[in-house]
Amino acid sequence: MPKSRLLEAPKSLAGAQYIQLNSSKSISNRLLIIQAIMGQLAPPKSLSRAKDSQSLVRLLQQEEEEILDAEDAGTCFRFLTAYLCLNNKKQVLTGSARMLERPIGPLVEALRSLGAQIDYLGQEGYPPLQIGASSWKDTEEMPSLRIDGGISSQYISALLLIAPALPQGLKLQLEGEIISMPYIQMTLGLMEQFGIDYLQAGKSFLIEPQSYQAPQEEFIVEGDWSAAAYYYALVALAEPGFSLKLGQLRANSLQGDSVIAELMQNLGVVSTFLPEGELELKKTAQPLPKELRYDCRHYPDLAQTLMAISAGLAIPCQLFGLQSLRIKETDRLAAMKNELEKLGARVEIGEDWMHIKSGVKRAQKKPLISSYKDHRMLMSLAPLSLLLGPLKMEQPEVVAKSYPDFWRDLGQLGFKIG
Ligand SMILES: O=C(O)C1=C[C@@H](OP(=O)(O)O)[C@@H](O)[C@H](O)C1
Ligand SMILES: C=C(OP(=O)(O)O)C(=O)O
Repeated sequence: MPKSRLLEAPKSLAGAQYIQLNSSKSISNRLLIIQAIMGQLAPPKSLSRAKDSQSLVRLLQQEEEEILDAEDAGTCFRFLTAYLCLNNKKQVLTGSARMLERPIGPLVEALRSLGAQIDYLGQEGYPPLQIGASSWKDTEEMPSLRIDGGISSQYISALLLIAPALPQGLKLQLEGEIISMPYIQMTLGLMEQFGIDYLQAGKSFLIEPQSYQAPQEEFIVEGDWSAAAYYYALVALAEPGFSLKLGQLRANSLQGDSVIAELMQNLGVVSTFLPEGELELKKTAQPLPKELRYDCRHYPDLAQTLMAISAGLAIPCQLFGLQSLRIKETDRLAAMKNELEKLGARVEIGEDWMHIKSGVKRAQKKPLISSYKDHRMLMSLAPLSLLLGPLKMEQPEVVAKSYPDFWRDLGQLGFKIG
């Protein structure tokens, strides 16, 4: 694989193209944990080709090994932290250099208070972890936990996924500001489809001990709406009249990122589910807004795409609720500021916000777009090549984390990747 690649957009995009999207990485990873709790280790046919999902298959199949390496996959690390506590075995769970900087403290604290045996092997509050045989608290009563809802919803999903398998079940109360709530609802929605009864009252959840049950019909993983967002960006930046079709998406989706369809309406992108089941995106000639505002608290994985779109359309944009971007594959807030500025935009950031003051500009000298080892950096910036001419991109292979066929699929639309 070359260290960098030149991405060249076609002179004009050919209309009515079709892209068959990859399955959702988030749904796939939950499904794998649920199936593993059910004692089933064969991956489902519709599983995502995302490297993170493929790694989780491998890790679950090797779950007896002493050292498990989740690399840079956040959901895998967090879900496995909880899942491995169900095994009565001493194991080390580690990850990439970046994973060792992503906090895990609130999840470890919660599991310890239930009786799990977890030690930090490096810095307190961060991976790697040593997980030992748990001695779940021997009480008649259902254990009750409080957990901060403002750092990562993955801790909460991890606890919910194992709750039915705990001897007394679990009562979970979220505290403070809640971020990424649709991912928590996705976890519960999927658990429900696998036969789990739960009670939810606002920020409190109650799950009795019970067994997961496979649904009557084979569960098919729907297409990935976070990946669909990159095509929304292309259509938003394209000439009026351009349209393309995306396959495998569901209108009534488990994924909160399906909100992209609504967010793109005022930028002239019309979404229509066709009778054959495909989603058609079409750019209309409607006038564009003078400014944009997005609260990304509940859809952090769309934030980089929204930033790239507004910088591409040169519409001043305020983005809020970005605190969790600081602790993802890279510090996405700082990384997007750097890269959009390389492309001529003016950008200001604070702890949890970004203000895009002016858009990207075509320049003679082409900067090298850095990947920060973050799949979403390159995928969100790639559509800008429509406006800016060829873009040189570092480490193109990073897209494999969630969408290994991204460059091939862009190729189908006439993009050249040299
Ligand atoms: O549960 C999930 O599948 C995810 C939750 C989100 O993380 P946070 O809850 O940490 O924001 C999201 O950014 C991540 O890509 C996937
Ligand atoms: C943040 C992401 O993944 P994770 O937290 O699972 O590494 C992502 O896919 O954008």
